[in-house]
Amino acid sequence: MAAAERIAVFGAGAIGCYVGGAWAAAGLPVTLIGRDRIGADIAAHGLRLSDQDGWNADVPGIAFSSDPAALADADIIALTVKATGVEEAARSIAAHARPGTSVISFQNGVSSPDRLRALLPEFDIVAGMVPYNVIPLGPGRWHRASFGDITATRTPVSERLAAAIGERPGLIRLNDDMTGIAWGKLLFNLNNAINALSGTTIRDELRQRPFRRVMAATMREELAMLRAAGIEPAKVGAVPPRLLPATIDTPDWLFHNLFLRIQKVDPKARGSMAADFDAGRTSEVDFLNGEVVALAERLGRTAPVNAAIVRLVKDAEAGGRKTWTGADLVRAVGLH
Ligand SMILES: NC(=O)C1=CN([C@@H]2O[C@H](COP(=O)(O)OP(=O)(O)OC[C@H]3O[C@@H](n4cnc5c(N)ncnc54)[C@H](OP(=O)(O)O)[C@@H]3O)[C@@H](O)[C@H]2O)C=CC1
Ligand SMILES: CC(C)(CO)C(=O)C(=O)O
Repeated sequence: MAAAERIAVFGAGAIGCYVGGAWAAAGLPVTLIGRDRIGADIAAHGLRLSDQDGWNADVPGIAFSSDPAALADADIIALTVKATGVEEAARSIAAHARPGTSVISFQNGVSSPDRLRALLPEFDIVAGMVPYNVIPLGPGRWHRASFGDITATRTPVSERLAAAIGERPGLIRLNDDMTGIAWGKLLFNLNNAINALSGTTIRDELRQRPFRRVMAATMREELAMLRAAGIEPAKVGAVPPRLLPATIDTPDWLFHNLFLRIQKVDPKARGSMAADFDAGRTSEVDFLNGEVVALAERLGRTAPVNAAIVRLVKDAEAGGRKTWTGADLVRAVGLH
């Protein structure tokens, strides 16, 4: 990457602070753009990162702005707002950033790159995917709580960015099949809603077979729709996509000794939707389970378990029941 190429990480939250901070720790010129509360947290406590491999880094003096006008200086924009924030973010990019700038879309779900292309026709939209979970560990501290490498479409800009990061934390692998990657990642993110509704950590949730039954059922629906649509999900994680439901929906003794050991989920990890539940924000469910329901509709079919999950999340957002036991959730989504 040319020394002058400056990176704005737009949407400094869990992913933005961890990934942008890791790139800054690798020596790249990064400005985080986000809300005042995050800027105040970094100003008071600094930015400290850690991961499951024992990596720890202080990122002193990282540039932070809560003014989207800071986008004007960017040569590359890493967009790390939630999928629900893409329209607002696109308006700021259109107003402040230079046309032609590459915008790497790191939202979960399958539709953000195309939404951005429609909203920002003069920008170079690059699909990205973050496989790992990031959690706050206290003031100024962000921790990578599971494994995997970021993936992005291979373009001249992403190639230069990946080369500049090298093999250091925050590293990027390039891939020409980001559609497959996005649908492959969505299989895991169907659990974000189940995790939020469980009210507990991912590890504790996955230890309970009823929650796994619901998760496997949402995955089976996605896989059935993808088969009907002729879309091949890519492998994201240790298990091939088509084997995931059977791997998840196994007796406790097998699951605990096999899957949980291989995936090594940090005991504190919680899915990103749980943070939205805590903060009373509208969640990304329409962009996760809702995408399976929408694909089913386009195919003239139904995805009843994912549709039930969308309903339960929206009900919780509107003040209804927020915390479910596995057994109650199994019944509520129509599994017996
Ligand atoms: N957290 C995780 O472990 C993972 C998350 N992802 C995906 O990455 C994406 C980002 O998730 P995550 O980091 O958890 O989200 P966060 O909510 O933690 O971070 C996004 C931040 O951007 C801020 N923001 C939103 N819009 C703007 C704006 N226009 N200007 C300035 N700041 C803005 C938000 O503030 P406010 O809330 O006030 O709007 C929030 O602080 C999501 O699509 C998620 O699904 C992928 C893998 C793992
Ligand atoms: C890494 C994973 C799958 C963890 O749930 C995630 O993408 C999220 O929390 O949004």
